[in-house]
Amino acid sequence: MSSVRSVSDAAAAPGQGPGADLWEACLQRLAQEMPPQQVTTWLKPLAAQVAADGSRVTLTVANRFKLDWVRAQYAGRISAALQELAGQPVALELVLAPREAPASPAGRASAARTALPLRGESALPPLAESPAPEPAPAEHRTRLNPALTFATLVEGSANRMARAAAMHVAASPGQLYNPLFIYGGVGLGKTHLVHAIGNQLLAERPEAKVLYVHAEQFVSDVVKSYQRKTFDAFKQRYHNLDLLLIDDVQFFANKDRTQEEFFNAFEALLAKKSHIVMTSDTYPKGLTDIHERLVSRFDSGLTVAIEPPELEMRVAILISKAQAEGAAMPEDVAFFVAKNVRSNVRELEGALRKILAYARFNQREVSIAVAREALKDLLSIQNRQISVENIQKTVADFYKIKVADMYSKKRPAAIARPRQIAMYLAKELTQKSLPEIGELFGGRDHTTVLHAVRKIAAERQVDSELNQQLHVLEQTLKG
Ligand SMILES: Nc1ncnc2c1ncn2[C@@H]1O[C@H](COP(=O)(O)OP(=O)(O)OP(=O)(O)O)[C@@H](O)[C@H]1O
Repeated sequence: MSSVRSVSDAAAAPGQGPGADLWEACLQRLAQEMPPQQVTTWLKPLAAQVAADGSRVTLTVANRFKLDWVRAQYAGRISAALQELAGQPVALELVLAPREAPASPAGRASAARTALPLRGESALPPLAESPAPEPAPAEHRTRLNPALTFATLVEGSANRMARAAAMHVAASPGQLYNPLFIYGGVGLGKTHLVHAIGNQLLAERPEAKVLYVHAEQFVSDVVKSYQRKTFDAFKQRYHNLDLLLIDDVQFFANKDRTQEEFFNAFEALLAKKSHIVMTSDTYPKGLTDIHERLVSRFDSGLTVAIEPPELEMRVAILISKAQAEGAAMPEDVAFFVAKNVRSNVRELEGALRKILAYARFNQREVSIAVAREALKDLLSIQNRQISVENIQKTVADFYKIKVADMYSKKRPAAIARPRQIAMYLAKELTQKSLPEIGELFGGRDHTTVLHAVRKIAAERQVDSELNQQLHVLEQTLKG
């Protein structure tokens, strides 16, 4: 007799083992912690099998998209609830339901299994659902990463507006903010946000036709369809979507044919009230070598920036990412890391990975001392590279003024403003005091430096173009 039995079997024969009602109890527990609609939509429909001794729960999920979604969104909570209720570790297994079409007994027996934990699409093993090859169902072609959702995106003032617009699009595509154009520097969460839109829409409307594509992939699709003369298939693919998410459109620069095809797709999609979301490293008018007619269309819906996260948001991201890894990150350590890794979220993630690995290898608790050791190279590179002279030269080059103007007494705005920006960056990126900085800027008083620092810091909050320029300068200086 199999050691795994279904919940309904268990219910028919009460008291046959400790695992019998585990799944029911787990659902009840989760219903107290999560919005009821999520439990009803995603968890109740799952068929559960519970091992007689309660040590393993197998959940059967109807299709691949749902399986990825349940794994990314709920597996952690389910495991925790099961373990707590059972009072022992419970192995959670998600399996794909066999196809309804008649399948050989062998095909059924080999219903695809995928053990936890798995992360990201690429980590998924090939699924052997049925021996007969069939065209992939629509959800396989969305290219969405189910782990990138609104739930895993930390909110802060840096992304509040972009996130709100994105949530609106996910809830009511084809209405307001079409197209939605999201721009910002590298590693700030643009890709995450567009995946979140697609995942959210599919969670509400699994039948929606959604495609995430990187601009380079779009270029390559255009080239292939020219070479193979398969334009009908290309149009079929891109012109019939409900939601097109296209990442890094700055890659269209100088690619005339691609721009023309994108223009056609854009017009076709807007005409049928489908939604288009684009990302780029700069705002539409900042794009170079892209036809004016496209640029003006990019800007015709809503354009929103994602700013570099401020200190508190960087701390929140670190704590949330550590939690997702099942690791503890004390607040003082998170502050230490966030103060030292300021450029973007991808680098924050890298720093976190290093610290967790270092702590694990050395069997130590995560602490500031451990973080300092783990990030030794990164911290020393930062300290070595950024000098006030370096800042003055970089800012002067960026704004096309002479380095000598950094020390001069000249006051025209074209010179005074870059000088203030350089003072601000000197305060932000070096350990120098206000008087020391004043000295290095032609013997200026420390109150002049303080005024510049406060002014640029305040303007940065409201002027996204300035903020973008500062971000570029910071990235350049940090190397
Ligand atoms: N607010 C956030 N909360 C949680 N994770 C975030 C946040 N912002 C960014 N990330 C994470 O940081 C990493 C980099 O983000 P992402 O790839 O979306 O950046 P990007 O802006 O698209 O960068 P690029 O321009 O290089 O493509 C990802 O792992 C993403 O999940």
